[in-house]
Amino acid sequence: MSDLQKIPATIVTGFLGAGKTTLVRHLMQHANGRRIAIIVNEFGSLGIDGDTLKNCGIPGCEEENIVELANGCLCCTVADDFLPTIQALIDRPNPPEHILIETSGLALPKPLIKAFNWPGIRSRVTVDGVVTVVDGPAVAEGRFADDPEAVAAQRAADPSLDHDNPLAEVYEDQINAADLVVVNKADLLDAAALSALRAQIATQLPRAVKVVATREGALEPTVLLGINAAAEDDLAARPSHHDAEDGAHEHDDFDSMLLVMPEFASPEALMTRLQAAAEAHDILRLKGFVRIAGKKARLAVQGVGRRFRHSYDTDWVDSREGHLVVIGETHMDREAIAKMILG
Ligand SMILES: Nc1nc2c(ncn2[C@@H]2O[C@H](COP(=O)(O)OP(=O)(O)OP(=O)(O)O)[C@@H](O)[C@H]2O)c(=O)[nH]1
Repeated sequence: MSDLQKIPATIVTGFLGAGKTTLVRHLMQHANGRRIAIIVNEFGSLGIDGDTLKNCGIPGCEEENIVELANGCLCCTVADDFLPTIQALIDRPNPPEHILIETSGLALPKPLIKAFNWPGIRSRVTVDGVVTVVDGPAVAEGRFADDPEAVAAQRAADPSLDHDNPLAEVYEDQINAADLVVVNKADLLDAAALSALRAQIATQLPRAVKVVATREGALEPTVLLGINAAAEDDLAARPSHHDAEDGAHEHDDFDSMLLVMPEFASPEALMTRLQAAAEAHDILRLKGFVRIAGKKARLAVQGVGRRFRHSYDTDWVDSREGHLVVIGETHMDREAIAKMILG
């Protein structure tokens, strides 16, 4: 089968909360009837992203077009989860015209790109492009940078050490794999900061790759799809911190917990607690759905670092309880965070 007949797949990667789901949603909204299947993967056992997409009401986001892999990071479960999933998609009587894969924010893209070389997959699907979504203000604030003094001290003890900041390693692997970098949340940066950030990212990229800035992931499908990269043929150009271990790695720098949420009197009562917890603790990501007294609809809550958003979405089904997923580094104080949120 020639490349022209292979089904193109786009990998959307980027750190926790960068705006991957927002970008996928915008893309689906502008898909113009193109048959796109979505595979969505999350760190943490609750499928919030899949749920958000299935309930967004956009044509194409119906349940049968969205496959959730909510059990660990795609990069570590490629053989068990990803390969059978993509195989099933391409074996459908009416296979998708394009496949979108949204990785978890902690996933390293390279093992996933490699999977497209597996027999049975290689001849039928190709990686059209790796789109790396970057949280503009978070990078500009130095969230993914090392503390030079801490690195020097740790290197003295262990010369093989790369980074003192585990976020830096994931971020660099995601940038290194990119065929297109999307600097998202441009609304939170002024023109000078944005242009400095673009220059900084250009120096970090291992090869010439287009960098585009946007807000709310609002890019035309023509920018995101049809890159024609065949990334699976081009692995050497995408260096990873885990190349020496042949992709093997742990996610033990990060931790997640699931909180069963009581009903809150108002969104404000909830947000006050969440904001206080985020100020006091280094929470990387917080998301879920919470019950608000007197409301039929569930309150969708999204937190990235200290920034929060909330809005009502679909009605609760039966008497289901609210849940929040909290993701942080391994040393996060689970008990103290839970106490601040739950009271
Ligand atoms: N201010 C601002 N917020 C944004 C923008 N794009 C997305 N967000 C918000 O950022 C939060 C995270 O967005 P998501 O799209 O869920 O991010 P994600 O990368 O899918 O998150 P994970 O799957 O948890 O890694 C949400 O509250 C979004 O509404 C943007 O351009 N500007």
